Amino acid sequence: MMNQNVVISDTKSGFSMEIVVSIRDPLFPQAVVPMQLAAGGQPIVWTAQSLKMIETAAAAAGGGGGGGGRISAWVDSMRASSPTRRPPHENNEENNKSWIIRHPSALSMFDEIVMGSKGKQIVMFLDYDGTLSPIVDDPDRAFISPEMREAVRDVAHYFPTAIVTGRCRAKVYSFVKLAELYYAGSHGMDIKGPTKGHQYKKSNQTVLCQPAREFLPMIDEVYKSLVTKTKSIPGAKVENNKFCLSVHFRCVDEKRWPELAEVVKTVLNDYPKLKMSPGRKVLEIRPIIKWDKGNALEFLLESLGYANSKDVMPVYIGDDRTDEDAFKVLRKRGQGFGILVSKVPKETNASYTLQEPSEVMCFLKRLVEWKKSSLQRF
Ligand SMILES: O=P(O)(O)OC[C@H]1O[C@H](O[C@H]2O[C@H](CO)[C@@H](O)[C@H](O)[C@H]2O)[C@H](O)[C@@H](O)[C@@H]1O
Repeated sequence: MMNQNVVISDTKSGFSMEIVVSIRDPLFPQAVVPMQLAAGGQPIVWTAQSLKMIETAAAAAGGGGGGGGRISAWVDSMRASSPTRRPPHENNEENNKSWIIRHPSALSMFDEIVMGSKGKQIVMFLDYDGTLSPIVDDPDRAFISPEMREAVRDVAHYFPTAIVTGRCRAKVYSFVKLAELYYAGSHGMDIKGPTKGHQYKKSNQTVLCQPAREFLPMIDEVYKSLVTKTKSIPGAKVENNKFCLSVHFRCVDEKRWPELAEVVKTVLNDYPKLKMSPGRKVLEIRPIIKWDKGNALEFLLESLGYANSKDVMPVYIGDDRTDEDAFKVLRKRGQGFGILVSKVPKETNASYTLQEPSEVMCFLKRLVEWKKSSLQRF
């Protein structure tokens, strides 16, 4: 067995990552097992497919991010992503009805959903804010209820379960506090497997994926700059999510939103390798690498051994625009489905809907009850 240090890098984007490659037999290079040591000394397995995904992400990173785009478009988009009221022309029963027909409630379709999972392994992907916890003014106080935590713990007992969030992984873990889950923080750019024994772990190798490591110093620099430059706007808050940042507008007077967006745009003008996208009263800033919640979903399915499997049914529940990347991946795979958490009609790639986190909890509990009773039957 030979060990060799290999650096995967893309000169255009500056993306690089060092891995240790162990070659079983130099005569058979295709039998290469790439390994990297995680904190704690456990080997991390990078399969050929995950390396390919990371390389593709690196290759996709180029110039052109930064502060491009129109301020008013971002502001409008933020309003639309977090609707408190709907435009009158959309607010009619006909619209609602046709949307519900296209995206029925996952609770009313529950029997059909579980029937479709026959012979397949359900894998659960859960967004955090607006899905497991209700949207609140202070992002530091978006706590998960004890009952919801219990429901997630039960689901994870029967199905491999991952939290996929825009938040910093450590922060979301401090809320959820369940060691048996997979966590994909920073919009999927920081993935770590369960730290507590889990029946679905195929080995004791740690799953870890951080395709945007190179961007850490840049993100920190931009964070500091944004904190200083947004100080004068009451209610503005900048959240450091490690590999990405969130600039919160929720507590800022709507009249000052364009001004805040302008500050963010001006700062980002100096950082063409960062891009910005609007969310629920928030502007999300992240590296321009092509890596999102959809890539995280694929990476996790692969880590669980379901890359090319027909016997898997991934279910992704999320409320945000960034969750659409994962919904799209599921549609493309033709496997599993997305569930959008929303009370109002929205353009979505999800197949089903749930109105709010309390319905998400109901869905998770029903899934556990169904699984328990099906195990009793066999
Ligand atoms: O991917 P998610 O788990 O949905 O995270 C997306 C962002 O969620 C948080 O912000 C949102 O929730 C806050 C608390 O309810 C709310 O105050 C804010 O207006 C929402 O945008 C989180 O704070 C962000 O960092 C995440 O990127």
